[in-house]
Amino acid sequence: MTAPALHTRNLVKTFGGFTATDDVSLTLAPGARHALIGPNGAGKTTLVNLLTGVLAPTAGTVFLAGEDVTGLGQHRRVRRGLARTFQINRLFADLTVLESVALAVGERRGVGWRVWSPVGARGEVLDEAARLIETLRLADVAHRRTRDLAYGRQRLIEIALALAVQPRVLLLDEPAAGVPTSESRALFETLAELPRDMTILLIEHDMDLVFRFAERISVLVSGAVLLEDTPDVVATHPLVREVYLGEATHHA
Ligand SMILES: Nc1ncnc2c1ncn2[C@@H]1O[C@H](COP(=O)(O)OP(=O)(O)OP(=O)(O)O)[C@@H](O)[C@H]1O
Repeated sequence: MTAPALHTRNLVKTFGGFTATDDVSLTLAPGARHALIGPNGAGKTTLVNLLTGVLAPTAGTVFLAGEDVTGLGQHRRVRRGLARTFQINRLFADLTVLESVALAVGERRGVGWRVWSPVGARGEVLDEAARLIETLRLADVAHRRTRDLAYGRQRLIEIALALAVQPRVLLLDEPAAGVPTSESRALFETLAELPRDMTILLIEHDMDLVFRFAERISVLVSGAVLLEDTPDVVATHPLVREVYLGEATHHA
């Protein structure tokens, strides 16, 4: 049997006497389109930090492709195939889209800034960067500075940077945060076309986007998984409606 791409066993994180992550056991099969939802303060960010190695758990285990990575830091998890995007914009505003993505590809290939030297892997790096840019439908703006692009497209560049490490598992942390609705549809259409062998965990506040993208949804409440099921079941579940969707309408 193939190991899950990502799973946790009885993950706990306490801050002082407060339990932010409460016995979370999650399983993402290879190729999963899984979303994590929950009201503000439910512990989504804490859980992502435990998955990526920003925080060490108080108890429990994180596995990547069946291997225990609980003791590994962020960079070693990235090297084992776990990449994330961030809620905050971390782009080099003065670089072009192609330059930004090429830097990230060069970094993975271990050539770093030397990608711009006349010798070396420049051609291959640029080809790979151009392919990624194509995948994310950014080809028309490849030579524009990232600061000049609409916010929705800047978020796509961030996703391209995460994809440059060739992850097996991609954590999308609120990719549509701050993106106008008119742009978020296109962003999610692009995400829907990412390679199916990549496993994706989406953390997102916009329920329309979550229900369109995810095939499984885990609902986090007070640090614990209240329910994990298909979007249909989650959407109509009385507890979810009471605990989360009712509250979500106040945020909208
Ligand atoms: N470093 C910390 N020290 C103390 N408490 C913390 C710490 N980090 C998070 N918490 C608490 O843990 C709880 C969960 O926070 P977390 O940021 O994970 O929630 P969230 O679901 O991501 O919320 P949001 O959607 O608002 O980002 C909150 O009550 C928060 O105050």
